[in-house]
Amino acid sequence: MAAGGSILVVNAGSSSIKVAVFDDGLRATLSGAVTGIGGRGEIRLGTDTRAADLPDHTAALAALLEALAGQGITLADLRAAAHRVVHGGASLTRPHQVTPEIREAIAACAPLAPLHNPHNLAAIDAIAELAPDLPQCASFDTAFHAGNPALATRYALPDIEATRGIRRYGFHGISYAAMVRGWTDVTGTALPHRLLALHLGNGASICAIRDGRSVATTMGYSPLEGVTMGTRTGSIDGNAVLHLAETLGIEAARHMLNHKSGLLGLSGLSHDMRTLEQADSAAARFAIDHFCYWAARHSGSMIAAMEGLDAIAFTGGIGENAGAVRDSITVRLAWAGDVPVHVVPAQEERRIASDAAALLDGTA
Ligand SMILES: Nc1ncnc2c1ncn2[C@@H]1O[C@H](COP(=O)(O)OP(=O)(O)O)[C@@H](O)[C@H]1O
Ligand SMILES: CC(=O)OP(=O)(O)O
Ligand SMILES: [Mg+2]
Repeated sequence: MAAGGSILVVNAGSSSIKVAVFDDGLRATLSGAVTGIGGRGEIRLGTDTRAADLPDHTAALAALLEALAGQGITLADLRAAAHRVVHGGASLTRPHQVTPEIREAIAACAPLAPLHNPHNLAAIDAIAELAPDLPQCASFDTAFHAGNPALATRYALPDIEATRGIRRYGFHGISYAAMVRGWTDVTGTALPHRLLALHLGNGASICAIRDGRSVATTMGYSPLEGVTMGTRTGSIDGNAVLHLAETLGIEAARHMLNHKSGLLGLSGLSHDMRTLEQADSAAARFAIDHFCYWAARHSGSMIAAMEGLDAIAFTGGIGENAGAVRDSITVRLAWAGDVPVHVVPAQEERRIASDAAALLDGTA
């Protein structure tokens, strides 16, 4: 397959790495994913699928690059590689070409997004080592929420040195931005005035989108806050966090909150919604109910932030595929009125490719 002029997009999530190759007309010519990172995983590229031991993201990325080479995609032939970077902090609020300064700024945000930024950086570094002359670009999950009002972003903390940078940033912004951009093509309807958008994947968040702009979202300082997630608690009392840190130690507490909680912690079985739906266990059912209940409760908060509701849209692995979860959430929101419910496939990769093309064309 000819790769000249193509852009390789790398979307390193917490449990998966998705890749896609876009031609110079921004059509996806090849896509794939590595899932099940951390154990016996699966590599899919185009129509080829194979199982492999994938202990970590580095192994997963190496396997993906090898698979790409196997299908004739050589890094040196590409126009650029473009990455999803989850946390851009306060300064990275638009897409950037990766320079040493931008790389440093991304690294500085790593402690804020421990499940993501290190993997995003590892992908950037691995590609830079293999193809030092290949331009690399980054789009940030935080950017779509950069215009949220101070009332929404500020935690009620005093303004002192120690609290600098501690504010709500919000995530999944590339997915929400893509939803807004592609709305009419996908749904055949005009963009609603007040849209409740639920990105439900391994990480999950909800966004209040008014006239195409984010006005509030459930994730905060890091992708831990908000709804119950695959392995993350969602919102939890700060004093409970302090208690965990005191009794377990800071690293163990961080690990528990980010990696051992959520659907996994509640079910004692799995972080994976599909596995839980197939399991015959009361704890698995409780975990799913907890997920749906808190998605609906936080939706109420988002509806208040945009002062009403005109439509609901689901996206992400759970949002797109788990009809019973969607129904359980929308039934709990019946009080908000009978509004259209849409399922919109997540288009993060296309958005990232389009951001990169605009940067390289100088039209960003
Ligand atoms: N057919 C399905 N039914 C229920 N859940 C599904 C289905 N397909 C995918 N999922 C769930 O989607 C989640 C992964 O979402 P995804 O957006 O791909 O994750 P990531 O956050 O890693 O990008 C998992 O919980 C998975 O079980
Ligand atoms: C920000 C976030 O939670 O991303 P993901 O859903 O890919 O884990
Ligand atoms: Mg995701």
